[in-house]
Amino acid sequence: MMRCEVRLGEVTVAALQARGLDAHAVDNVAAALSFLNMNPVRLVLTDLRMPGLGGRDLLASLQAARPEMPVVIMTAYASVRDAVALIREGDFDYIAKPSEIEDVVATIGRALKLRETEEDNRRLRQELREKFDFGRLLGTSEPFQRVLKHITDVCDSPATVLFHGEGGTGKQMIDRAIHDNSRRRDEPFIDVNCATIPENLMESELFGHVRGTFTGAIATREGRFALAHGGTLFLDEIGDMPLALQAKVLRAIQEQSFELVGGTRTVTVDVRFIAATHRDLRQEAAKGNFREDLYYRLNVFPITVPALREREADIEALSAHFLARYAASIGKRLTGFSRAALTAMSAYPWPGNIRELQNCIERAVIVAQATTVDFGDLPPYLFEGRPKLAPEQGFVGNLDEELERIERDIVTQALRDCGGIQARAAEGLGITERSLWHRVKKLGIRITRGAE
Ligand SMILES: Nc1ncnc2c1ncn2[C@@H]1O[C@H](COP(=O)(O)OP(=O)(O)OP(=O)(O)O)[C@@H](O)[C@H]1O
Repeated sequence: MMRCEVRLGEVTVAALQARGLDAHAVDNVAAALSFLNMNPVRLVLTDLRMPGLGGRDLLASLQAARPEMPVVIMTAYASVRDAVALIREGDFDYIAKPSEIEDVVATIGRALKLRETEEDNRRLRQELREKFDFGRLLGTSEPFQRVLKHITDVCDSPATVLFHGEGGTGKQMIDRAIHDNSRRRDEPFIDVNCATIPENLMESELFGHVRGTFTGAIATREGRFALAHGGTLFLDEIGDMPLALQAKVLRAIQEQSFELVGGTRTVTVDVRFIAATHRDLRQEAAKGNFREDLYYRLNVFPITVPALREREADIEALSAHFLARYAASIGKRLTGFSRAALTAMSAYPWPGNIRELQNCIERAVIVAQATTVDFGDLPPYLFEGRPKLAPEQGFVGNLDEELERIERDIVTQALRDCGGIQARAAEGLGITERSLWHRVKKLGIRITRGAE
């Protein structure tokens, strides 16, 4: 408590002490500063106008040394304007003098409560940051923040999580983040993509097999369920799991036990299951392509990962992240994207989602000639409105043809950018002139000299 008028200071201190607050008065700013240095103080109550160093000096010192300190200014009516100016500068409360002691107490109570709430929030945010590190998952858009909120809720629960989302939306990355932020983080994270394992090998891949069970089973081998013991098993594209195997998987999830292929011994495990699919499992179950009981067992905590076109606000940050990564990897100096490039990327629907964006930036970084990536560095199909990936099936078409198309686009663009000068285009593409010449012939590209 700063005392400019000794009587008022003493009266106030007495009143505060009478209400159980530990209050202390000092005579001047220098004494206040030294008191603050020596004692734990939760709030400063001060006048503005004082002999010698004034309230403004005290506030300036507090701002510099103890910015978190709540300050209540008592001021005569005439200097309220000064106080208001200061309040705008910083975070102070004020009481006009003369005032009832009850008002003083109430204002102090409010300021302390506010600071307490701020501290609680800061502590909670800090705890959340320490507990959950989703730092690698980029995205501030509302739909993505909702996903982060859901995964925060579910990290430490043993519940099965079912992710639904198109290919390339980041399902695997999010699953990994759940594991890394769960109590199981030091235990194994095993993933299995049910769409890529041949049907006849899937059972042994998941549950393991006993030696000699089938040709090639030269040794007893543990499956992914056993490898995940203590940790997390991520069943990617579970909608593609053969129907015949689904009953065994359901039992393994429900009872945390299974038998090896060709064996009779029951193996018990402690595994947390996370599954993902791009299919509508409810619909698949209705059509008889997916077991209904397994669907309900998995659907305990469903989370939909939004497509990139539904989180347009994240495109710029994701692009900047991939640009920095790829530019660094090839030692190219690129500072960002031109406005036109960003506009084109925002307008494109990204059927292949973040994976497609990532590939597009990788290519753009290679072909960019200037210090920023311009729209000419982006694949032409971005402007033609003909996405090459169908939303639900991933890539459709012939891979060789597609690669050739991409190659043709890149080479044509490079030549166009260099006004048809092959030596410059070859240099920009990081290939020899001879190699460029071969490609031009193979791809049937017509070279136009000069600006088009
Ligand atoms: N939020 C994100 N921040 C940064 N990179 C991301 C994010 N989400 C995804 N990625 C990147 O995008 C690519 C695709 O992500 P991921 O493999 O997790 O998608 P997916 O949904 O599992 O795809 P699929 O179903 O086709 O396997 C990865 O290279 C990943 O690093």
